[in-house]
Amino acid sequence: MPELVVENLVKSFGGNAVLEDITFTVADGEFFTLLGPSGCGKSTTLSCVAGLENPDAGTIRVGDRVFFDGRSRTVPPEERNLGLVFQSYALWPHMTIADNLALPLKLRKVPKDRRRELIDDALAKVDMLPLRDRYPHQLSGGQQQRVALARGIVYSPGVLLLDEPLSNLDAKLRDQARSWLKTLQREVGITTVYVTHDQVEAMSLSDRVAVFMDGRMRQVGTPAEIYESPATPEVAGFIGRCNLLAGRVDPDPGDGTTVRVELTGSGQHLRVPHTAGAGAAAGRTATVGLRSERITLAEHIDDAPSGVNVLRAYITQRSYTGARFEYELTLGDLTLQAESAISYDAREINLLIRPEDCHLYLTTA
Ligand SMILES: Nc1ncnc2c1ncn2[C@@H]1O[C@H](COP(=O)(O)OP(=O)(O)OP(=O)(O)O)[C@@H](O)[C@H]1O
Repeated sequence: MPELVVENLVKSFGGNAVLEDITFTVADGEFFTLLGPSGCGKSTTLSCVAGLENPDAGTIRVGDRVFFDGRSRTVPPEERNLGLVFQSYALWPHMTIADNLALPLKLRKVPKDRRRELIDDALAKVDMLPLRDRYPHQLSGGQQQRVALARGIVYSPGVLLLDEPLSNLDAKLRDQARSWLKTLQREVGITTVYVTHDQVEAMSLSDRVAVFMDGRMRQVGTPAEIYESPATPEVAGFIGRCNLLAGRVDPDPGDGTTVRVELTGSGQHLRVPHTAGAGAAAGRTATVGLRSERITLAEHIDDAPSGVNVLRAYITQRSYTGARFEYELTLGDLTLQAESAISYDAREINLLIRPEDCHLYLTTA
């Protein structure tokens, strides 16, 4: 399977810049996800790859085939040999499942005998072979989604493009669909670009994720890289539950591995890792990113590990979520979210925070 290369893609609608300098490469067989909030440009990027939209500038190619080069070349969508699956299953209601799959094969002039073989093979891959002669209205939403996916792969496209394909399914079905979609993609080994605003979906399915915001790509990395080392406060805030705490880097130069940050409005300090440039940052305003599940609540601090930050906070709210308790805490004017498996009744509590769980973002002037 070929790799997909997108370079310096730019697109605007009616003078509004929607994509600014989008560049990424999806490797052979990779599951690559465009993740971001609504309206950030994910679908427009996918539509440009599919040929449903023309970018204003940039390059798109799959292997050696240039689809768009910003100058003379634009390959029409039907000649790009891409598999497309959208949120709406877009099955023809008056055709059986098998006939729905036959359509793209007929367009590609695949002989009848071979068509049957390919259709049955694709339906078997999504466990829908026994229902090949039913009509779409005789299937559940989840089953229709499987058929839409089978139709997306039946003609062995070079790249599979999926735009929020699971978002019409209810929560439980979506979990199941995630699991079989991942298995299917591995089995078929097809280079895949997946669009979603659901970070859990992105994290659990993808080899790599590109985080989109306001028409720009903010970070590309494996799910673990994005979760553990978010590049900006915005990425940190979008992925998982992350506290973003305003502060100022202390004039104390720190111990070489950490610097001290005074948290605004709390009168308390956090030692955070000494990131590049932070040594010269004394007095600079900054944001500290801290995931809620990385805060340990403790009534006593006698056995707190050395080097760990200890802050004093008030519990203002406690919510039971089944698996754990979610806490809202205040430190002076500052509000923090934390999680714990333990239910604390005390009003005042200690927060144990490892420096390595803090991400320092210096405010740019
Ligand atoms: N055909 C169009 N004409 C004008 N504006 C458009 C068009 N298509 C998209 N836009 C605008 O471009 C921006 C990006 O839209 P896009 O659909 O790519 O975002 P998205 O990240 O996929 O969002 P969602 O998850 O809600 O689908 C939005 O502000 C949208 O309103």
